[in-house]
Amino acid sequence: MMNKTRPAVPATGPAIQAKALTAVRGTRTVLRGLGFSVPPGRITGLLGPSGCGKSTLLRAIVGTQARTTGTLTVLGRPAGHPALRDRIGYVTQAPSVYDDLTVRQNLDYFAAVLHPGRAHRATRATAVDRALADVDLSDRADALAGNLSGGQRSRVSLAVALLGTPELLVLDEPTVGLDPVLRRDLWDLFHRLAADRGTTILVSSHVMDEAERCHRLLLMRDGRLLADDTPENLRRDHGAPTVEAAFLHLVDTANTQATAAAPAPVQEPR
Ligand SMILES: Nc1ncnc2c1ncn2[C@@H]1O[C@H](COP(=O)(O)OP(=O)(O)OP(=O)(O)O)[C@@H](O)[C@H]1O
Repeated sequence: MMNKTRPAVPATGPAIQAKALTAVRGTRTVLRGLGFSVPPGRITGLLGPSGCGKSTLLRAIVGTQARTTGTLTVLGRPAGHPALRDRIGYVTQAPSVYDDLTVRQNLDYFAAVLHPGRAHRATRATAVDRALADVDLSDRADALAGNLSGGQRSRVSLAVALLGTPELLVLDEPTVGLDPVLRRDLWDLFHRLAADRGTTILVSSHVMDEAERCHRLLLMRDGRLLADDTPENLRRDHGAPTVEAAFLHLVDTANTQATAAAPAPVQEPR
């Protein structure tokens, strides 16, 4: 059973709200005027093909993306505000763990950054044990991180993000490379975090079957939002058996509209 922590975000306000959000990387406009809101205490999936801008949007939300314009409010503050640092857990695609430390030493190190000083020794030990149990790595606590499988290493990264009991957990493709059993276990953990701790979870994926496990979905393509809805509504509105089929229907509709809106080709005189 998890420790119950009351969500710090009022249940009424959105955990994340974006208006006309745009981001430029290099010479490319990668996010194009996004507007959406993410409800607190729920799992929102950010889905779309590789390169559509998912990681860029997550980076904007955690405040590490330069050259953004528009409005982006996270837990009631502008994205990137220093007060948000210990309220958000962020797991990037590449696991950030020290290979020459054991799993527990990795967690002890990051716990010491979060809660420094002797006075917090007991808090750190409790947080580390709980994070290890959360990601089901208690029995590998003394293994060197460098000797773990890819899936185990990404679970250590997730455990690091859970150390501070974040109100918002931002996860960039956390299930890539995991076998079906581990994927299912991880999704069970996300649901327990949302239900028991009130954690808001924003999780990106390009695997459409994971969309069915989310409470809400943001479907992206080419830096734009194609949909912001529940899986049930998407399936119903598009008469589709799966979210994947609904997504494909949305893509086809967007393509048809783009073709119809394009100017007719000029006829060259013969
Ligand atoms: N540093 C950069 N400079 C210029 N363009 C970049 C840079 N990083 C990413 N891009 C471009 O921005 C676009 C969006 O990238 P992003 O990583 O956000 O996509 P993604 O949906 O997360 O993809 P994936 O699922 O493959 O991780 C891509 O077209 C990518 O080529």
